[in-house]
Amino acid sequence: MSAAAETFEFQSDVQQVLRLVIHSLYSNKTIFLRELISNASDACDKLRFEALKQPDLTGDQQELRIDLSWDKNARTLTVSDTGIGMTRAELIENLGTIARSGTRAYLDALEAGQKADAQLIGQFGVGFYSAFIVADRVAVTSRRAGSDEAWTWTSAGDGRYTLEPAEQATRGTTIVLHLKDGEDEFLDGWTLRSQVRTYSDHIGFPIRMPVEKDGAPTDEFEVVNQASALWTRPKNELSDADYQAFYKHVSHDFGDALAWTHNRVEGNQNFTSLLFVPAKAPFDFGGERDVRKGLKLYIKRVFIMDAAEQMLPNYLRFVRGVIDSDDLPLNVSRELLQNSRGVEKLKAALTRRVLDLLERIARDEPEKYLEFWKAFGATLKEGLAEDPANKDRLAKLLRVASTHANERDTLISLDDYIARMKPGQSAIWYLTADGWNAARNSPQLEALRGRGIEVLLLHERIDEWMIGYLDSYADKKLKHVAKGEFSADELGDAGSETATREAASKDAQPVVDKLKAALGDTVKDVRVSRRLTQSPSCLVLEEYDMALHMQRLLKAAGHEVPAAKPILEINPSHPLLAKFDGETDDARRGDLAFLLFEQAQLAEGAQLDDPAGFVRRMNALLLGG
Ligand SMILES: Nc1ncnc2c1ncn2[C@@H]1O[C@H](COP(=O)(O)OP(=O)(O)OP(=O)(O)O)[C@@H](O)[C@H]1O
Repeated sequence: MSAAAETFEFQSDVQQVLRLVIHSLYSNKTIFLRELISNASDACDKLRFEALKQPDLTGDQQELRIDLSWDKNARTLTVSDTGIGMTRAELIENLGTIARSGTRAYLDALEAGQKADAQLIGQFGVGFYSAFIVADRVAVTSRRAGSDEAWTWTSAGDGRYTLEPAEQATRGTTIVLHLKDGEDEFLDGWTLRSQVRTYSDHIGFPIRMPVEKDGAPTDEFEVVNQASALWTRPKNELSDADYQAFYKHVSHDFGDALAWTHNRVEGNQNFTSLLFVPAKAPFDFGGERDVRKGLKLYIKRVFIMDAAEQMLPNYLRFVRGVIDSDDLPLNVSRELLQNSRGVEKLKAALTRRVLDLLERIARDEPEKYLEFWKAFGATLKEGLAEDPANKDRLAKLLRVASTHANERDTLISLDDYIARMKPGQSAIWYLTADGWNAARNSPQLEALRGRGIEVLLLHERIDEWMIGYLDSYADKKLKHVAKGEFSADELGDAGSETATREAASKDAQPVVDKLKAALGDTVKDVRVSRRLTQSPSCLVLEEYDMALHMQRLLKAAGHEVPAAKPILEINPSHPLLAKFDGETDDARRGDLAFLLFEQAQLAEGAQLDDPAGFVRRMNALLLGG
């Protein structure tokens, strides 16, 4: 270390990431080479892009390439590139901190759960720090394109790094790994070559290695990869392994992709797209941050920008990949992309490709589709609201629980439902509820269950909102079991059943009137239920009211919600209603009326307005008062 070297501390998270990377990825240690080559390739892409606006950035050194060399005596491995390079400030910013939000919580969860396996830490994106799996000292010398200063960043991965001025004749970055004892396999040309061919063949820039003579590297370099953009190569020349390796490069995912679609389109628009569906959601997926990354826009093979936001609808934000357009101008800006009709068309075409792919998986590989659904189903559901043009296709891709299996994880499609519909049944029935148990045990389901009619159980937060955008599917209306009145037709009832019910309803009129009087304006109405067969009462809403649990959720989140009062439906054949009817004491009758209302609230998952009052009323009833 020279006198001019300054010492810096790593940001605290870095140390933890390093520890996890080194320990959990040791068995996959060759990953470091992929990561360093991947970073070098990104740096070349960035330079090519910046040089579009500033051609003199490339100077005399036009060639973009990555060199890999080794020195057995010094026990070093060197990866260098002629990419964009880093300034002193960028070295500090990029190699001493971790920019992804949520990192700390994720790391703590990993360590607490003792689950720091390769898959998990890999998902997090290991990047540059993976160099420390095999090296006990790493020196990064870099010179930013357009600058004549170079700096060397050095660290032993022990919490500190140093920075000092350096000499480097040309732009780019050189990373020297001082290998740990026992890592000699990376000082072998044959091993390195085979690693590069297996994992980095798809890199679009030449990766060069020294030609060997008598087992030793010479000064002459040769290109060891294909060095052509993978998506420009014919499909039949590419293996699954090629696609998976490329996926890891574009997505920074450590695991494999679930599926991909690779297409060349010629005609009005000319473009190539290669789109991947990941197998697992990244750890920070879901929020708005970072999620719009992942689709790289190239124009005539030149990387332009990450343009997921302009090129894919928000509900497909899990898709990763590349689009390479022949038509867009090389100087395209984000603003231009936002307002271009050509881009709208591209977006529609890409959306179609992804939906085609998902449909194909759903049809041919249902197990795999469920895996996809587990990771990204909730995101895809947003599409019903966001993309009316593809509503039918998205509805077909929907998977939900239902009363048929009555298991939370046994999911069915709307087509499965339709295939099981009863003769005469006209609607697709569903229930939305706040949680699985509230859904499957809801009293609202009794009559339909009794008739063997299946009901979709929508118990996730997004469901109430999502289903609001889907009023019919395949010419069948979707109906909420807790909203509106059931008609005999919808239930598939015969005329005689309807007549019996009407008679019972008439008989129960005095009970209904007494309940109305007792409950006053707590409820909108009281009526005899067609829904209930076992429970004494339940709450229902008008056809277009917002579900009660949704009203509660919005209120809790501080929104103004127009209060939609529920209707109390009763089952006159239940003994509790007979007891209510026979009660002569006014106070006790009032208590019973409120208990009927409150237990319906509880069954529906609501919190009571007056829990202490409920307890008092219930105790009075239990004691036979
Ligand atoms: N060879 C290089 N040339 C120029 N910049 C580089 C180079 N290697 C790394 N960087 C910079 O350092 C940053 C951090 O790299 P690192 O590999 O840790 O993370 P990443 O590539 O952003 O994402 P991931 O963690 O998913 O790999 C990069 O985003 C880039 O800006």
